[in-house]
Amino acid sequence: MSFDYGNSFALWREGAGGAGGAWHDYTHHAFVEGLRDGSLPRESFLHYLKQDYVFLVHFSRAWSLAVVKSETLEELRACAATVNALVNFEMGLHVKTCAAEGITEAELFAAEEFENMAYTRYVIDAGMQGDYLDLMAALAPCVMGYGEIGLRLGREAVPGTPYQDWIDTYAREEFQQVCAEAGAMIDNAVRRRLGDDPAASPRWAVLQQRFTTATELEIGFWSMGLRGPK
Ligand SMILES: Cc1ncc(C[n+]2csc(CCO)c2C)c(N)n1
Repeated sequence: MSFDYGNSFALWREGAGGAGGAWHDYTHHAFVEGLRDGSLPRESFLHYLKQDYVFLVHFSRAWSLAVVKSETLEELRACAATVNALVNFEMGLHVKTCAAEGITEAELFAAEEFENMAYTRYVIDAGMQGDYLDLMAALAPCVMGYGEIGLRLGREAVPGTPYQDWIDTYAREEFQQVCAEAGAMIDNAVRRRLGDDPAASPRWAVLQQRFTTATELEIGFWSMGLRGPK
């Protein structure tokens, strides 16, 4: 597969198991395969979308914290643009799909949050306790993981899968560009704080742990979707 989401991401991805291990379990989860071949039950997908809407609300808060923790104009602009994209555009896919099923945005906003609460609060805490890099390491699996999944499913989806819209959202060039730019921004942020050999820094193990934990929480998110509403 051909993607370049930057050097830091490539190292963290390898550290989280690369093509095997947690990273593989996240990007090849049964939920993802169900999107690809269309076998995912509609009820599971809608449950996921509702929970994902709430996830995006708190994820926007995490990117807002990244605005606060920015040290350069480049970082400030990138994070502010992400908050805007999330709050004013990205949630649109969820709102549109759910509206077609008679679910309003007010209902989405009020959806009970339970199983995935740990994920977004973990990311926010990474930023509260640490600095901009701790936050980026915890945010990266979300952005780049969906980029990688989108790219693969864009090529491998079974024609006629009812989830083509979802796949296209993450497969399209525009989103692939977002991942490449986020990767370059993270590489600059890492170089600025840790120098040219970041993996040699005593901080690297902690950053890797943030990335791996967030990856494991993404696996849990798919599993929650598969289980459906309680
Ligand atoms: C559980 C979960 N993980 C990742 C994403 C994907 N995602 C969320 S925000 C964003 C773009 C900017 O950060 C992307 C790609 C999701 N929707 N839900």
